[in-house]
Amino acid sequence: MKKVLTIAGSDSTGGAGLQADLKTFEEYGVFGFSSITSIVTMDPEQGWSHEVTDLGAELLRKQLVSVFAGEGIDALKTGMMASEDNIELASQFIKEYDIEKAVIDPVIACKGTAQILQPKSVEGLKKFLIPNAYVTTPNLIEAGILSGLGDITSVEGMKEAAKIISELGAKNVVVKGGHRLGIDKALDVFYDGQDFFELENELYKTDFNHGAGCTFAAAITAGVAKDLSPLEAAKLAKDFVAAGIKNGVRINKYVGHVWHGAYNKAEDRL
Ligand SMILES: Nc1ncnc2c1ncn2[C@@H]1O[C@H](COP(=O)(O)OP(=O)(O)O)[C@@H](O)[C@H]1O
Ligand SMILES: Cc1ncc(COP(=O)(O)O)c(C=O)c1O
Repeated sequence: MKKVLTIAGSDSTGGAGLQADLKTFEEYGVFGFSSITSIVTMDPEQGWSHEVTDLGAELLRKQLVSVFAGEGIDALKTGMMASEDNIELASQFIKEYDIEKAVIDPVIACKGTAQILQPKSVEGLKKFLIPNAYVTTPNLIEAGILSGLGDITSVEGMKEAAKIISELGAKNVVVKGGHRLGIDKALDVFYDGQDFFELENELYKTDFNHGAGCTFAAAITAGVAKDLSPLEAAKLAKDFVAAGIKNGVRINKYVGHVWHGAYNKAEDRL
């Protein structure tokens, strides 16, 4: 059984964060570990605004020590890191334990808001995590911030951003156009440092997409843990998340979530 770790925040509503990651790992048939950086809460009195409570690097360190006391992991994913200290700590463990398959989801902003969750962490991501990335998966906004290109509105812009981010040290970069590119397809650009691949599928007209980014990166992590190539893992992850978006679940009047179980449809067998 392949073993996979997520280092991420908790989304108690279960769509994104480590909940998305563990659900996705389960669907892929890998054994999931988690080290929690922060807890995200949402305020219904304030239009569902998000608050991130950092649990602190010391507690994260203890969790990582617990995880790495085992017999090793096959791949890991980082998501919302909440502080530069957490980012640096995660990178130390990646290096110390020589983790080749580190998937870095550079969570900077939450969907549906322009609210930047961790502006101070952008430099940390560029300095400590992206250089250790086997695969990194910025969305259009994150790619604009990390590359310094700002607003990205075209496939050419996505490719330019992927190149700049790859030069920070990431082996493979997936810039997700998703629903933000303004075309009638969900198009992502995959770059392996040499060649570009355009991954596309149907763009579903839905707002029930909370957790899509986390689910996509978790699916890539599980895929590479099971020895798919990064490109193969990204292609399968795209189908996996597309099924989740197509079958999204309304949670309340503010938000709807990706349904992580949609691709395998285990419920059809009950
Ligand atoms: N409406 C949609 N229909 C189909 N695929 C989508 C849709 N929105 C996003 N995707 C895909 O889901 C994955 C996650 O993308 P995105 O939602 O941009 O991530 P994030 O949550 O980080 O903003 C990408 O592969 C993207 O192309
Ligand atoms: C803990 C956590 N991680 C990551 C995210 C980003 O979610 P998404 O996959 O929708 O981009 C969120 C958004 O609320 C979150 O709460």
